[in-house]
Amino acid sequence: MVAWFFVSISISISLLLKLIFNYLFQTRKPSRNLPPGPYPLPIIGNLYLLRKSFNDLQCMLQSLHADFGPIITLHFGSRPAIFIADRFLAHQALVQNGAIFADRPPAPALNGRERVGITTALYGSTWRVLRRNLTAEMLHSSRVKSYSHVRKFVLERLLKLLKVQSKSGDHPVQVVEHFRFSMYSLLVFMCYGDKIEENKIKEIAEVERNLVLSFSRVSMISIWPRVTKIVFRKQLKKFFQLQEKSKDLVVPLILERKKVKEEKLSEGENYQVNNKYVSCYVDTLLNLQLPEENRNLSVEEILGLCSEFLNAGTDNTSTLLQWIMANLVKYPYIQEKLFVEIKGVMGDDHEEMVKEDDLQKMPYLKAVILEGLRRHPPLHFLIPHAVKEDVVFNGYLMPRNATVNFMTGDMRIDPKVWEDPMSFKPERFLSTDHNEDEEGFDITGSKEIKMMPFGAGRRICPGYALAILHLEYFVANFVWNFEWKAVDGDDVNLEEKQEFSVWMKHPLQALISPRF
Ligand code: HEM
Repeated sequence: MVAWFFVSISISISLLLKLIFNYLFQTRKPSRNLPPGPYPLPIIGNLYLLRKSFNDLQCMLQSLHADFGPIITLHFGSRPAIFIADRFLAHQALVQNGAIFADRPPAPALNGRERVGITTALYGSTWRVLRRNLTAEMLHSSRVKSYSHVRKFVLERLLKLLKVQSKSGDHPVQVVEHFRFSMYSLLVFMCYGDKIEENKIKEIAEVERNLVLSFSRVSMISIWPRVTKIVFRKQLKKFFQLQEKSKDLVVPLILERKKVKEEKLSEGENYQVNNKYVSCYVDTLLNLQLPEENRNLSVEEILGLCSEFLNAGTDNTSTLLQWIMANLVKYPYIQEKLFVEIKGVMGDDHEEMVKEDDLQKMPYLKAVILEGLRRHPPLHFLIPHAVKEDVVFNGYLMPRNATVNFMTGDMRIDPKVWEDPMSFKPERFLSTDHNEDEEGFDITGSKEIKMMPFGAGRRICPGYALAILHLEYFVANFVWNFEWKAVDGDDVNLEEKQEFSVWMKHPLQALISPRF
């Protein structure tokens, strides 16, 4: 009896020691042949790492990659999170094995119902229909062209405002909120039609922004839904209240378009002519049928897709616009070179606006925008991907329940591809090194990934061409209309801060003086 007691005690002690030993020393051993990573603590996994700020998190991931290699695993709750830092592996996954890596992890169903969205949709027929609708009906070049009057209107309004502000002489102008509101307005017109008043846009923008902020606070719910729903109940309540507010504001706009659609159907061709009708995103969604369920979208689902359209396109484009202008202020010789190029195209006409058609004649402008996208990509990680089935990739298991994350922020500064990668040098995009063919630099990464600010493969950002058009059009007109200078004695501080995208920690302030 005594002997058995000692045997069982020694077995328990040796098991305990083995556990401690595993935790302390076997940190490099992958489980189930997952990619390697730091050993997860019982229950919480590597969740403790999330207490760090975004910048710390990125540095921490970089040092883990240095220790464990280009693919690593962390454990957040019950879900392994895999991080891929190497551009060749990213190409192999997203482009060569595009269909396998095109899924998304399930989105948290906050009020018991999943939201319909392109970004969150699983890789399947609903995603295909929604994405095809957006790309063919809204982002196709002919449709984008039909909104040129809206871009001109929004830009003119912004230039007027900047002109008024520049009259205050040596008083610096803070531009970021103007950029954000302009980008938002552009997308609101494309989404709900071009007759929405400015005050209404401001109201929608404020509610939507709070909604996104509030969502980011409750998004932890996907980690342990049962527990976190209780812990975050107050935040959830606030989130649902905001959702109701957004419905009150936006549903009438959707119903108005529905009414117009019915009138249009009864009047036929005449309606188009009499009302100078340009269709909007809501119109395309009202016409859409979900294939598997054989039904149209509900008003609530349309509202969700519209929010996605507005939010996906506003923050990323406006933050990038600010980064590019900041670099033009910091490096006046780049601004001057760009101005000279624009002047060459505009001639001596002294027209106030650079037209969209003129942009095609400005290679240096394109190089400035590409360098902005490389040096300051608004997202340093793609939206998490997932695989539909367990697969073996590069010798490791990619389990179905894992999130697969691509560290785009690291790929665009690979010194093997980019000489002096931390400098802002648009000229690098004029050299033959990075112009793969007569089309110039391939931003889609289809042949090779050198940077991927918009992702690559099947889930690549469908709005990339629109975003580039907005950036080119606004930057060209800002430089053509004003000279942008740093505040006296002030260097432009390019420190980063993570919000939904990577923002300037110290928003750009500039002295602007009209050129005409
Ligand atoms: C500078 C501006 C923009 C940047 C840097 C950007 C970047 C991105 C990135 C990195 C992704 C994730 C790709 C992936 O997960 O593999 C994405 C997805 C997406 N973007 Fe953009 N984007 C921009 C502008 C826009 C605009 C203007 C729109 C629409 C009007 C848009 C709509 C979307 C949508 C719907 C998705 C989800 C695609 C899917 O899951 O199939 N984006 N974007």
